Amino acid sequence: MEDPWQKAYDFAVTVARKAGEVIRKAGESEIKVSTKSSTVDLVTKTDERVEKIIIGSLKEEFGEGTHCFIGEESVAKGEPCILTHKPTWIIDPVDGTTNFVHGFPFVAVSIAFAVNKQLEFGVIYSCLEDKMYKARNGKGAYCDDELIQVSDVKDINKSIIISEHGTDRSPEKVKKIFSTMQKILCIPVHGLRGSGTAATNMCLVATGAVEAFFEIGIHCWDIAAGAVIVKEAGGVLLDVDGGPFDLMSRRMVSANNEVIARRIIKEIEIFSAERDDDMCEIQLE
Ligand SMILES: O=P(O)(O)O[C@H]1[C@H](O)[C@@H](O)[C@@H](O)[C@@H](O)[C@@H]1O
Ligand SMILES: [Mg+2]
Repeated sequence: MEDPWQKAYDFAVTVARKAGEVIRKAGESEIKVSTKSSTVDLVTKTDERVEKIIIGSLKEEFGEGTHCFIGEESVAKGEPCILTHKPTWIIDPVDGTTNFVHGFPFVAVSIAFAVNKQLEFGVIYSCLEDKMYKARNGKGAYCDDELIQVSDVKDINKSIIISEHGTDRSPEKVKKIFSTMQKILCIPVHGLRGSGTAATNMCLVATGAVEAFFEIGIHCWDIAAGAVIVKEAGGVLLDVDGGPFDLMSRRMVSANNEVIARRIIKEIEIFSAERDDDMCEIQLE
């Protein structure tokens, strides 16, 4: 029987690489000549421009109207953020936006694809490192053409944990974020890290470079592709309260094994973040 999504998967890799090229060019030319303040506007244009290229390429390849799109920039402009049963692309055109503005070298294009509300595949192109991470449901996870596996570390005292403080600077949230990080550091673990992009953090879990990544405040487009890649690399995904992973919940723990995931969950001070699908007034089918 023909594999219905292989063509979409291969095309997603091509589009991610093309988008990464646009980001690299923008970084090399426009960013260097502008001051930081004007750079921020430029980055918004770059984010929007890259998302338009990605969605435009997908619509050209698969036709208008047959597929749905959840893109960070489109949702920011009021497009719906609801996962229906239709084939749906979940896109973060520039994950690591702040990194990009500052020339901090971790910026990723994240493209995921879901059918019947199930994630089918994920592609993350770390465009400044020129590394293509990808995974299809049930078919393993790869960095370029090399199979990748999560870490085999069982003891959390011998782990590196990665997380982010996000963009919210409200004192009560910042306090909870850093109190959680302090408790995890003092378990103790070998170290805490953060690349500045959730997609890259999840690839670091999938390659075994770190044992776990957790964050409250991320969006579905930050983690959808990484979720498939971590799972196919042998990792686990949970909600920060220990329940099942929920793509639209704005929170997540991904780890190399469940013991380490649940040990981290014990230390997380949970704060609320409005669900991605609640942020959308329009309720689709
Ligand atoms: O770069 P973004 O697409 O905005 O996502 C980032 C976010 O900006 C940062 O604060 C962290 O939450 C990262 O985990 C996200 O990937
Ligand atoms: Mg992002």
